[in-house]
Amino acid sequence: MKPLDHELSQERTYHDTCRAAMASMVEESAEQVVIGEDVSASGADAEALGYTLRSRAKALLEEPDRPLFFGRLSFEDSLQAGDHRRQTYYIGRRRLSEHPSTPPLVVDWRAPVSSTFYQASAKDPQGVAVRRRFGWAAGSRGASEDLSGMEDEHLTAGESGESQIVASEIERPRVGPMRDIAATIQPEQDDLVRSQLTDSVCVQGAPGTGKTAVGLHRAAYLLYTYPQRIQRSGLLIIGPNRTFLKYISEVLPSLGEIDIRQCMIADEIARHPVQAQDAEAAAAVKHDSRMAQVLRQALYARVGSPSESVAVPDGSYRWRISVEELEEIVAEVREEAPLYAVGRERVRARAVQVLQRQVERRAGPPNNEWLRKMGRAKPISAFVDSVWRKVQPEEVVASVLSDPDILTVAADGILSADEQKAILWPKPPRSWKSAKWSEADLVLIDEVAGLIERPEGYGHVVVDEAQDLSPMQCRVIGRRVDFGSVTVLGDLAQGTTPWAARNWPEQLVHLGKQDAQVVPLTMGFRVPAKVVEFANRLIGSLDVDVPPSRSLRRDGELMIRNVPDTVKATIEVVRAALEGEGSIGVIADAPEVMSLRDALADAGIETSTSDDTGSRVTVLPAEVAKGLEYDHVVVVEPAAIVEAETRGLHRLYVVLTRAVSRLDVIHRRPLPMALDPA
Ligand SMILES: Nc1ncnc2c1ncn2[C@@H]1O[C@H](COP(=O)(O)OP(=O)(O)OP(=O)(O)O)[C@@H](O)[C@H]1O
Repeated sequence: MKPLDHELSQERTYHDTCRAAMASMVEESAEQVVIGEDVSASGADAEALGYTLRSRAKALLEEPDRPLFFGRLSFEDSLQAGDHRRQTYYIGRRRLSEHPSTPPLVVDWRAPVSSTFYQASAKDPQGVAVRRRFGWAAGSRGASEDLSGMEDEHLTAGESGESQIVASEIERPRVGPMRDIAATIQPEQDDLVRSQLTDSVCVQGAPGTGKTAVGLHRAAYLLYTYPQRIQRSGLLIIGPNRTFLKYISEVLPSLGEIDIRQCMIADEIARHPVQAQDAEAAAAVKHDSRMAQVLRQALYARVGSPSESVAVPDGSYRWRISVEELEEIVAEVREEAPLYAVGRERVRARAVQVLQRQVERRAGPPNNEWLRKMGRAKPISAFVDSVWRKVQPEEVVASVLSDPDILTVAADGILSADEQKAILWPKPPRSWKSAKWSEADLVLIDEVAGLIERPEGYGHVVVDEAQDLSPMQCRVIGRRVDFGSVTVLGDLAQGTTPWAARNWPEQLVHLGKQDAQVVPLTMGFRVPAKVVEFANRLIGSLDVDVPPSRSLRRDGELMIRNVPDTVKATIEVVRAALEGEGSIGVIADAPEVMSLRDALADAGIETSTSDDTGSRVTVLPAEVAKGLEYDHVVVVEPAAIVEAETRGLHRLYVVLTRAVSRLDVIHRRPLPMALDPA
């Protein structure tokens, strides 16, 4: 046996040991669920313990079969001391040990020591004598014989090279949903993944630089590193649409995290079904940050002024509060600008304080029972209801959208007459209870709800495609993470909504996180260099300031075909692509999608839609391509994609950058001018 074969065989044996440890961990965790339910002191304990144990058992059981480690670190001391075992760490997706009290067989990639695996280099070896990467057969389910290769870098000896294992992982053809990148996280990505829980960060990343991957790994890292704090306060991941959420849904479970809420912003504020659609002009105003001021004015316009004094019977006596005193109370509380619901209770408490001062002068300090009784007294409640009425957020929004008088007062000096006209309902409902709400209206309702009471918050929120959020949507997130931190992920060049951000500092202000650091990612892992160069021709026309990106991928092909019949050409290209490996995404302007699907079906080619991902070929409209990737992308008629919307060039930029190894552009009409190399 050659020395390397011998070592490979040793590593396979080690993997067998790990596999056995994993099997007994699964078995034990199932047993613990049963025991845990028996031994708890109370029902609540049993509930809490049972939940923890069941979650762990579930996570272990649901863990896909796959290699149990991908790397190994040997620290310098260990080699000198010949004590190989103590100072050598295998790195994998989860910690494995034969017994909770013995040193781990495999260390979790999120453990502090694992950072060295990602960060050490010949320049800064961080004490690492040898960094070993393991190569596994593609799609391995973790059989030890699938361990097919190893690469060692002798870092303290100054040896560090390009890793073939990393390169082939990056260049591997894509099929199916997104996968985790735990084995190949790059140093600049690792910095972001491991930043402190209290740090808010904003990642401006060119297409395919791993923003989404970084955000998901950061979520997993935070859960591992701050389990109690995160479990108490919650972690939320916000994505742009269902297709995207489905696409990323397997990454966290593959990292052992199954209990993280992943949703769209609309899900967080879904107090009512969306039953109306706004005209473009109305949506633009409703999503503008000035609406926050309008709504605040409208809500506080409901605070009334006292018209008569209050008399509170107390046995045979009557306490009295004068109109002036009541006016002062309301004015004071208004000035303090608390949450509306807090304000209401504060007004009540201040009125009781006035009574308290009176009783103190007459009969000495009252007891708590007396104070409570006064707080509940009918005349006091009637006064509170008259000046600081309980209100539903829907009622306030409906009044602003239906009543020109209310809107004029609330929007005075904030919205122009045309803007006010744009948002007024042409046919107001008879009552706010029967209103049909649009998507933007739900954002407005959430704004008012947030002015009334603080919504339940999260300790950390990861927001993907954040460039597309409107200022008002940013505020939805901001008020939920008032005391927490955010990971904001986006690319200004990919902003396609009418309100997309043009710079990050402003977007961060709307999110309430103006102190977040903006970090650029410019090394692309998806899009091959040739395709990046082609797509980058558009950057100059996108009116955003973003740093230029590079591609790690030297492979890849770009083909531009000017054809008389785009449908026919698409069938030919797809047929040829099916000869190779990987997923194929045919992307076109929405109205073309059905006919392309039919034509491909007539040609005997099975296709999926973006929602069901059953076959290798997916035909999808340009507007859902964001965040997704296909091994081979076929873009049909770019001119139509550009013309379809105001930010059509941004959309085309998104579409062109979905390709992992090959991009075919098929056009009959001239290509958009901006793609001209000149
Ligand atoms: N360190 C890495 N190792 C291997 N693959 C990586 C790495 N970083 C990113 N990738 C891969 O590159 C691709 C692009 O990553 P991701 O989707 O996170 O990028 P993105 O910046 O969100 O892209 P876009 O803005 O275009 O949606 C994915 O397939 C991802 O798995």
